[in-house]
Amino acid sequence: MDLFIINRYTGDAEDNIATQESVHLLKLKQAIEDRKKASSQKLGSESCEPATKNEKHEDNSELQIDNIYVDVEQNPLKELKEKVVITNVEKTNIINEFKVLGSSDFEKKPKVERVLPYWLSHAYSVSKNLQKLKCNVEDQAWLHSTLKKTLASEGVFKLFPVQEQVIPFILKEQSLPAPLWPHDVCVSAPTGSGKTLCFVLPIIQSLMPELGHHIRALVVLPVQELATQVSAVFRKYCTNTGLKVALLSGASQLQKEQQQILKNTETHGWISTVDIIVCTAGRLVEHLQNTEGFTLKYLKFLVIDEADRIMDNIQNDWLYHMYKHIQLEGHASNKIAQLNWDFICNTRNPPQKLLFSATLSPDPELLEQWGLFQPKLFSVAPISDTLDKNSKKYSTPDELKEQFVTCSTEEKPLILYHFLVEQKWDKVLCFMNSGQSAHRLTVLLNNWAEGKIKVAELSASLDRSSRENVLKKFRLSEINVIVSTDALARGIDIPDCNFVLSYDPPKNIKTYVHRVGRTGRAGRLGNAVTFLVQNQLQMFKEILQSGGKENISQIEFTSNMLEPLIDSYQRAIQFTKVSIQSEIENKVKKSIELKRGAKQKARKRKLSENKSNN
Ligand SMILES: Nc1ncnc2c1ncn2[C@@H]1O[C@H](COP(=O)(O)OP(=O)(O)OP(=O)(O)O)[C@@H](O)[C@H]1O
Repeated sequence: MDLFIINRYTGDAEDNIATQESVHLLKLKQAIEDRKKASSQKLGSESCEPATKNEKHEDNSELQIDNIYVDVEQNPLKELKEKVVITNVEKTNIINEFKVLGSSDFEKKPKVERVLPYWLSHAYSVSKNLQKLKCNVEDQAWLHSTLKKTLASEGVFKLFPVQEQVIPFILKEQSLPAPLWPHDVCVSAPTGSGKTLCFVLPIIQSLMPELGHHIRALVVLPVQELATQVSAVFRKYCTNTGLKVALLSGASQLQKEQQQILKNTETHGWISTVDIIVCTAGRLVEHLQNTEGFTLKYLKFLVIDEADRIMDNIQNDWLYHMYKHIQLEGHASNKIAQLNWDFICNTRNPPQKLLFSATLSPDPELLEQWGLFQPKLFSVAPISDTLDKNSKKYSTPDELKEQFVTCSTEEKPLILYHFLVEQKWDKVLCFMNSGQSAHRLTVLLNNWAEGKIKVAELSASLDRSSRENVLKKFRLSEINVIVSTDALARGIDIPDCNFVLSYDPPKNIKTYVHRVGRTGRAGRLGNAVTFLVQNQLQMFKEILQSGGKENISQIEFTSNMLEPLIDSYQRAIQFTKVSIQSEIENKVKKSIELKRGAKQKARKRKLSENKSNN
């Protein structure tokens, strides 16, 4: 600590002070003399203005160096109001004697940087090149022949880079001899890079040898559609393995789900009829709390897909309930205070956690809540040692061409129509920020295109079967354009989507990455265009920068390209207003009828009750 320097008495210090003072006085006198000479020369040659306190002294090199002035009021030559300038050398002497509080010569303390833990800063680097694949499925000795056959039947002959690295790693960890626990795994790889098979294949292969009556793998997803999609992949790859998969997502009633996964036997009590459960976080908690016999005691794998999204939107505090349940079943807690040989030998190891996302944030504080055991990270984006704001955070597929277009709000629908109808962009996903505006745009485009293209909407306001129907028709090319809210932005795998349009710009970088990631999947080409009104341009650039993305190219438009569309657009607007108005009237009518029906039913019930009482 050098804040205070205390000058102590050291015997001859007084003498020193006296000599120092006299030297100092001499110097001051000399400076005054010099100053006098200089000013008298100046008076003679130029003007008669006295020097002001802050005046700069350009004629004296010594004086130029520093501008510290001291009034010498006690001086006999008071009327001259001389200012004395202390040179740098003198100043250094003074500073060496006393530390002046508040002076600007404090040393700047080096900035403390947050340093990432080793496992985050030293991730296994994964290639995102899906064009030159080297890993032949057939040649992989570590992969079970049954899985190889299923992969071939699905048209998968080469593994993607992330699969080539992650699958053997998980298998190796699972084969560690007791009492060693497997490392947990985090995977951050671009959208469409094949993350699903990274957990599906090793889980199936590890569970295959021992068939039993226990839930041994639990896969948690943020939304119903994703859970349905992942359970379908599991079912496909479980063919000929004897393993059974259940989907718990709220798509069917709780009771039905309970009957599907558990059986009460006379000899063994409650047993599980499935090995793998794919569920949404919310539904998991319902089963943990309400389903008799539901146990995670034998859990070997816990997969959290879209891990960052699941944490953003904690459903029913599921993580707390799940960890509590796992711990009560005798597994080690997710926060291990002291890890030693004795502890490992005497504690049941927690399930191996596998976390996946295209936007997994390398923020240790966020990852801390998962309670990972000696985790290993597989990442496509390079991560620097520190939490540097400029480090590249999220990576998009190489096959994806990202662009933006700037226009006025009025021009937006015209440009969209130009893309869809005049340039014949097909298999388009168009994102909007609200369900209501998605509906309006769908009605407008259908009215305007007069059958040239088919547009459907997809938002949370539709029920599950309608949503599935829309996706099916899109896959079969019966629908050319889906106008969607961000309900579809994550994880949904639509193999043939050619264009992603953000009609409303995304609100943050994660939404952007997941939206554009619906195209350019599995090595196919894709295009993403973001529509921006002039005042959104800066915000969009900041969003891109926050994800470490470079600037993307702009599509230029001239107004004469759009002029021919204005008449038909105005007609379509009129039709749209009429159809939306009639939709509203129909809805009101229906709700009135429903209320009337309910009242009549109640009245009839009362009448029949009265009759029976009489
Ligand atoms: N090795 C492979 N060869 C060919 N196609 C593959 C291979 N692996 C996966 N795919 C296909 O690639 C597509 C994308 O895979 P997947 O859905 O697993 O991507 P993802 O990384 O999970 O994407 P997202 O982050 O958007 O969820 C799927 O249609 C899948 O069938």
